[in-house]
Amino acid sequence: MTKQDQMNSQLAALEARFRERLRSELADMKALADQLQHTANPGAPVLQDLRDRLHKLAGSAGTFGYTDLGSRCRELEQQAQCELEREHYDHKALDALAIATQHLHMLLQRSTPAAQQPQTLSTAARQTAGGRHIGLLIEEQPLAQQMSKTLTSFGYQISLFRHQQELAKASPPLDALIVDTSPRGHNMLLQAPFAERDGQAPPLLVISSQDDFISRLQAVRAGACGFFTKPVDLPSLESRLERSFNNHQGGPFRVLIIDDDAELAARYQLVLGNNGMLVDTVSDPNLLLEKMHNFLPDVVLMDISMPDYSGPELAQVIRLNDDWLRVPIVYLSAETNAERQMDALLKAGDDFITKPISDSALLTTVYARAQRARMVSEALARDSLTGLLKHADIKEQVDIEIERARRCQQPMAVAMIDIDHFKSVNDQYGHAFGDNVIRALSNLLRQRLRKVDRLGRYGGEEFVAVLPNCNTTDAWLILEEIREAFNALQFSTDEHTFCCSFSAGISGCEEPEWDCDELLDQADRQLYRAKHAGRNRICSTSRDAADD
Ligand SMILES: Nc1nc2c(ncn2[C@@H]2O[C@H](COP(=O)(O)OP(=O)(O)OP(=O)(O)O)[C@@H](O)[C@H]2O)c(=O)[nH]1
Repeated sequence: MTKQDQMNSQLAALEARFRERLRSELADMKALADQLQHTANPGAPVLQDLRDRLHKLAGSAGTFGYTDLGSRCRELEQQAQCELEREHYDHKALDALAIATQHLHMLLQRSTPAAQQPQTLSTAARQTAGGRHIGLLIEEQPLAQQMSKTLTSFGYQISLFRHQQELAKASPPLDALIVDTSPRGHNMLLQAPFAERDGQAPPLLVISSQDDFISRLQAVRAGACGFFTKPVDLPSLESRLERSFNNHQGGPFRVLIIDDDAELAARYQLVLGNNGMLVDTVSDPNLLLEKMHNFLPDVVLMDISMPDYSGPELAQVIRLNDDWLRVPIVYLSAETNAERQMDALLKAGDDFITKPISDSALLTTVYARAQRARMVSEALARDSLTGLLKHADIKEQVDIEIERARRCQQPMAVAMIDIDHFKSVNDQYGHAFGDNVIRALSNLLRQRLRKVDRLGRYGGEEFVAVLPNCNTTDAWLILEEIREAFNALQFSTDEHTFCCSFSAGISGCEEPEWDCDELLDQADRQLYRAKHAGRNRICSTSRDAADD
């Protein structure tokens, strides 16, 4: 059974459950309508109960494809509301409302739910991982070769193309394309039959010899997300390339749904889950705080009206905790009254999706909100020059990984890395150029380390890498490869070409009682040893001084 078949059969089971629930719900509503009709003075609670049930069905029926029934419920809900707001009931209107409610089951009998195509996000919008295939459409061979060499050392798989026609045949399909438009201008961009991946054009970076507005505009019109003039600053180009993929890093988006309607929540869970998101639900609001702590959602989807608590109340409870101020709260509601929507947003919350909710509206809203929330969190935790974790955040990661290593009885290693003679790079080529070198090393480390490894900028030209489930011997081998690749990178200014190196110290969780400070201190001592022994080398607690 394919994943799609599985989703279809789960949806069908949910729909059958919902249809059953509709039957019993309509029977209960008919009983309320009978009371309205046959009681001389029906109390407000009966009418309120009917209004609330109509409100709920107005939201859920449409989401399951019973569009006519949902719209009819919405009309009747508004009539019920009008009656509730009157000082004295209009008995004729109440009678009409009761009859219309009694007839709702006929709409159910007549209708089969309108089929909704299960929605999927485009592959490009999903999280991606693994080695990336970059196409270079560059006629100028020295530039093509230099770029290929540099990007290969950053861990990319590179294919060179001389003609646009070859692009469509790229195999595997390209994850990004870099085009030098210099020889024939931007006409080439407009004609280029870019190799598409699942119907999506890959990110496009443009190189030009013209540094003017029109060239940039044409690049944008061709869909470029990066523009570089010659001579190309390769570390900056690599940073931009990495950023074009970065939106989707950090694991699947985590979505918490708070809705007392079990079938609706299950449907949202299925649709979002099928699109690569991790979804959890809370039906008992008493468990909300515990779930927020344990699940750490990127987005909260919140029903507005639930028994005993309102959505805005729960949203305000969430907002009382500073840690969750950044988590977007999206109301899922059958509320169409703009004033009441605004009131809910003023109390807390960031957005509204009005029930009935189509699968595509749900997906798009949740995806956009989650992506934005991740970007904001990342920006706050990350260093602006390198995009790596800042000092305090990488220390926190060391703590987390020490805990994990103890729990899982696995090894872990920490590396402290420092660029050699960096002061003289600044002195000779300027501080801005020094920044490029820092960025190049951070990009190289990011490319070469595993996704599970954590990387931070510890100080000016000093980095810390945390390698879970990795002993100090393996960490040494990994870092040694990166050291060689960094040392082979050529940095070019207008007048000079030169190379840089780094030294590193490695420590591991050999002593069970070591804490974060001890581990970093040990790595720092090994780094000192490496510097003292001549730099451009790596020392580790598992290799004694005789190895140097
Ligand atoms: N360009 C740039 N330079 C920085 C940054 N942060 C720190 N630095 C510089 O990095 C240099 C570090 O120099 P030192 O600590 O003396 O060490 P070094 O010259 O790298 O020598 P060794 O570490 O002993 O090999 C100082 O000149 C700092 O000003 C930064 O963000 N950008």
